[in-house]
Order: sequence, then structure tokens, then C-alpha cells
Amino acid sequence: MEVRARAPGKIILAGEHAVVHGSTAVAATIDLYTFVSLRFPTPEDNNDALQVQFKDVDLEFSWPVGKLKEVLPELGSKSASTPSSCSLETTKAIASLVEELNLAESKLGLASGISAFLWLYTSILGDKPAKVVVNSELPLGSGLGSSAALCVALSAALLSLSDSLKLDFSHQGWQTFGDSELDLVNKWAFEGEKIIHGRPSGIDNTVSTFGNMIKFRSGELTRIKTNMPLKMLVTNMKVGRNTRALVSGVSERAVRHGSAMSSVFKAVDSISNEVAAIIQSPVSDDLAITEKEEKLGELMEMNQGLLQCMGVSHATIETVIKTTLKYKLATKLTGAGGGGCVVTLLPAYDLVLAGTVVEKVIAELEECGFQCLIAGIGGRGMEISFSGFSA
Ligand SMILES: Nc1ncnc2c1ncn2[C@@H]1O[C@H](COP(=O)(O)OP(=O)(O)O)[C@@H](O)[C@H]1O
Ligand SMILES: C[C@@](O)(CCOP(=O)(O)O)CC(=O)O
Ligand SMILES: [Mg+2]
Repeated sequence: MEVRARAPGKIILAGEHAVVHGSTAVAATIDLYTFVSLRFPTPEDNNDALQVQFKDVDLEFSWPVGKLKEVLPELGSKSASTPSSCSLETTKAIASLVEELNLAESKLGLASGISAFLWLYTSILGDKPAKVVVNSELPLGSGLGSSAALCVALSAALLSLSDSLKLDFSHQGWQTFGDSELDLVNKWAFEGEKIIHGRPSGIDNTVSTFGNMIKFRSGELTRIKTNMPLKMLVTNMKVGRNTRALVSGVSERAVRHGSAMSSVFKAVDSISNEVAAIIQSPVSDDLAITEKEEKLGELMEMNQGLLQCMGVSHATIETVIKTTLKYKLATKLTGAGGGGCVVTLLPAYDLVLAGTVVEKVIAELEECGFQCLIAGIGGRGMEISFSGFSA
């Protein structure tokens, strides 16, 4: 009896950071997933603990359910069908549980993910013993939304075994939820993101839950139907950074320079809306596609300039921008910046030329020690699959 959930990462085509301050942003899923598997113990297992294994970071923990009951003040008082924020009291209690894990210095950055795990698990499934395994195809902390993918996959797995969803356990293979169930997953995942990001906009968990490509503003999503082939090169510069710190850095700058920063956010809003309009407008021929790519590239460059204004670029990002510019390709950071990943718009149709240009640019970037991948974008959102359940 096991449920497996998977949720994709994302790229942000325009609008990161500004979206936290009410501007429009455009995001698409990428075909790299975080997986969460969950199973309850059988009587033979004789297990009365909540066990979790985070495979990507080589960490494994176990809390006897008695301990959780003793420490967590609100345990059992939550309803899985009503997402709620973690209270100050529970935040402190979870922090004490995480502190007792004595994480090594190099793994302290993972504490917020463990806290989000404990909050989501105990809010949705209370004190039920279980074994949870997390693994991901996404690089962690690189701007591709691993935090949201974790929260979405976890919320989906937990909700699917709670009493709040009525699901078809006999269905074979991956299945998704209806819109109202997806909405519930998304709301819980947002609560988890709050613990990891501090002040998330909700764009990452929303695109990971619903899939495809979305325009997002102040918690509202509009699905985008692409009318052009979009090919993106994702380059991971492997420079570590922390989303929470970068997001709060932008907020502090916005407090120091209110009027200037609100103009920056307004400009980003216009850029995102133009990006969405270009992607959705009908195309007549290849020439029209090339024209659209040129406009998108220019908008990406403008967005990158404004991200630099917000203080979230990085010397390494500028290196990649210069390298791709030699090949007339536009690049911007994606996600929180400060390192992490950048995206470069690749020509979709000019295959002969694209082949050589793309190969050359990838070779040059890889020579610098960066990791490149051409991501499939705009695919499915969160999905679950059951095994070992009798119909
Ligand atoms: N597979 C995973 N296993 C453990 N923790 C994870 C996993 N995925 C995400 N996290 C948590 O999310 C954090 C990274 O989130 P964040 O800084 O927002 O970057 P991003 O979302 O761009 O990957 C990690 O430090 C960790 O706490
Ligand atoms: C910077 C931001 O716009 C995106 C952060 O994405 P990531 O966690 O770096 O993948 C923050 C947010 O929207 O919650
Ligand atoms: Mg994140």
C-alpha cells in the first residue's frame, strides 16, 4: 500500500521577485520532478514512528509519534480540508524538533525544508506513523523551484491518504486530480513554501500543481496557451544561494527606495504581460516566429536589467550573459537569482544554424564548469499513482 506523488520544477520566463510585490510573472513547468512516496506501516512492521528519508541530501529521520504528540501543541486540531498557516507556537515547537536533529553545519540550509515537511505532515495526517521517501531530479536551491515541487508532491501524497479526498485507488499509473482537489494541494503547498521562502508569491507551487504555462499576479493564475515553439537552455552555474535571503533583500531595498522600486516592479509587470501576449498570439509562418523570438529575447534582456536593479544578479550570471550574447542569444536569471540557474532563449526553427550555435554555446558554457540542459517546458503538473491497494 503505497502512494507516489510527483511534481515538476519550473522556470520563470519573466517577473520573478517583482511577483512577490504584486507584479505579473510568467512561468512554465520543466520536465524534472520531485517524487514523494508514502506508506503506512502494516501491523507486522511494528512501527510507531514518522520516518522520512531525504535521498538527495542523504538525510534520514525518525520521530516516535508519542514525541510528536508531546511537542506539537496543535497536533490533531487541524483539518486537512482547511489549509492554515503555521502558528508562532507551532513554529517554535517544530524548530525545537529540528534543532534536536543536530544537523551538520553544511546542512543547516535544509532545516526549513524539514520544518515544512513536519508542518505539512502533521497538519494533514496528524500523528499517523508512516514512512516517507523524498527524491528529486531537480538541483536543490538553484532557481528551478525544488522547494515548491517538494511541497506540492508532499501535499498531494498526504492529501491522497487523508479522509478529505475521495480518489480512485484502483487506477493504474499516474493520475491527476480535479480542479478543486488541485486547489487544495496548491493551498497546502503554499503554506509549506511560506516556511521555506518566508514570503512566497505562490507562483512556483501554482505552476507545479496545475502544470503547463501560467501568467500569475497576486495569487491569481491565468493559463497560457502557447502559440509558438519555445526552446530554452537552462544553465546551472552551481553557485549556491538562498531564496529566502534574496527575497527579503529585495523587500528591504523596496523599503529604502519605495518610489524607484515601485517603478521597477511596474516595468516588470509590463514586460511579463508583453511576454504572455507574444507567446499567445497566433503565428502565420517561420518569419513570424523569428520576429517573436527577437521580441522575447529583448524583453528577457530588459527583465534581466531590472533584476540587476533589484540586486539579485551575480558576477557568474553576467559571465553567462556575455557568453551567450556572442551568439546573439538572450539570457536572464530564473528564480531567485544570486547564482543558481539562468535561461537562454534558443531559436526553435532554424535547425541547421541552431544546431551549430547551440552546440558551440553549450560547449563554451560547459568549459566554464557550468551544467547545461535543454528543458522540455510547459508539461504536466502534479500527479499521483497508487500501488498495492485493493479496488
Ligand atoms: N528533494 C529535497 N530534499 C530535501 N529538501 C528539499 C528538497 N527539495 C527542496 N528542498 C528544500 O528546499 C530548499 C531549496 O529551496 P529554495 O532555496 O527555494 O530553492 P529552489 O526552490 O530554487 O530549489 C532546500 O534548501 C531544502 O530545504
Ligand atoms: C524569487 C521568486 O519570485 C521565485 C523563487 O524561485 P526559486 O525558489 O528560486 O526557485 C520568489 C517567489 O515568487 O516566491
Ligand atoms: Mg524555492
